[in-house]
Amino acid sequence: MASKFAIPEDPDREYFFTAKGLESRRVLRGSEAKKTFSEIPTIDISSIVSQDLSDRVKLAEQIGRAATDVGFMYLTNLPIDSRVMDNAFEALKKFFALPLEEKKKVVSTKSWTIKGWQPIMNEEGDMSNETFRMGNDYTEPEQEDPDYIVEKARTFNQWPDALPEFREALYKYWNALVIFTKKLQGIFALALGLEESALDHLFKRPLMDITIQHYCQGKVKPGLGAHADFGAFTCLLQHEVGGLEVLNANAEWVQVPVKKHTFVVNTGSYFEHLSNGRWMSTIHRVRAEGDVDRYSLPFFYGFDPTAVVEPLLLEPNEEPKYENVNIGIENVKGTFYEMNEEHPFMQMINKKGINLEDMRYDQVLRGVEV
Ligand SMILES: O=C(O)CCC(=O)C(=O)O
Ligand SMILES: [Fe+2]
Repeated sequence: MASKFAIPEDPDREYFFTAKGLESRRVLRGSEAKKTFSEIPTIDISSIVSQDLSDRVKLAEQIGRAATDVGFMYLTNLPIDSRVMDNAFEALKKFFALPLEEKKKVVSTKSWTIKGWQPIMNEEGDMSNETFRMGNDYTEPEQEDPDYIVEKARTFNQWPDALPEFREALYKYWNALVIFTKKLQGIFALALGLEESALDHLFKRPLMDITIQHYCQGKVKPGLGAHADFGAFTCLLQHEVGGLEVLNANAEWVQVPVKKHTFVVNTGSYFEHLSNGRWMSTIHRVRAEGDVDRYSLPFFYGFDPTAVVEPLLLEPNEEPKYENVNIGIENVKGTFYEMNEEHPFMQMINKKGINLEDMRYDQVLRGVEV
């Protein structure tokens, strides 16, 4: 999510990236300062698995408050085996410790949707961050789903042959998150005052992504610039080293310290659309300037690529503040907007005279003929 674009310097504004590009917000000081949050609320999520709807409704009320007031929340007592989390971190550290030539074998520019390893260099040519990305890939047996046969699906993910346990540990984590996020999506529907299943049609086959972050220790100052996530929501697992900061209404950066085996969950810009701005996609950044490596594991949960998201639940005279969003088209633009013209995908669409703005996710998944 870090961007190569320069950010203007104006002490009276905070700049951040969103799905729409660079945006800014005026800093509220003195008498303009608003009542806002100074810490991230913590919610015990254990009743997400309760059979009793009234327990889930109570949980949704807390989640709805956090989404409205803060946009970020800690979720504790997760129904996920903590060993699955620990094993994922153990394996991902081993992946980043592989020799450069092994990581280059799975460099993201080889993948149709930029999955795999990606180094991020500073102006002096030092690596400040590196990432590893994986996501929906219906050619992998771990993601086989009898309800969703995709003929001629492309392979997107790439895995290092030198470290089979990495794929295994990551997939255990992925599959636990697929189950958890589906339930959490129902709780978010309840939190909006809807039936638990009311949004299911927008999440039939959700777009999901893991982008592991490694903020490298060393002479460079690694981090991630101010941005607002897109998608529906993000479940972030921090590990050992903190550095995440969240911006409140008075443009103060609130620390989000590491809580072991606890998710940091934030709602993204498409929930902002859907709720007509009631749930803002809150700005955040990472500062990892200490002398230790930092690793983090975010899981991004998005809408179905065929979904069109429009503001719901408008009051009688309330105007929609957002245009409808075609998720498939936005996903393609978001994936490829910084892509080099030499990438096979860009070459293919240029050769066929296709405009990136018109591409749908299905055409990426199965070929432009679709
Ligand atoms: O590394 C982190 O803690 C947060 C990462 C993040 O905000 C993102 O990838 O969108
Ligand atoms: Fe983020």
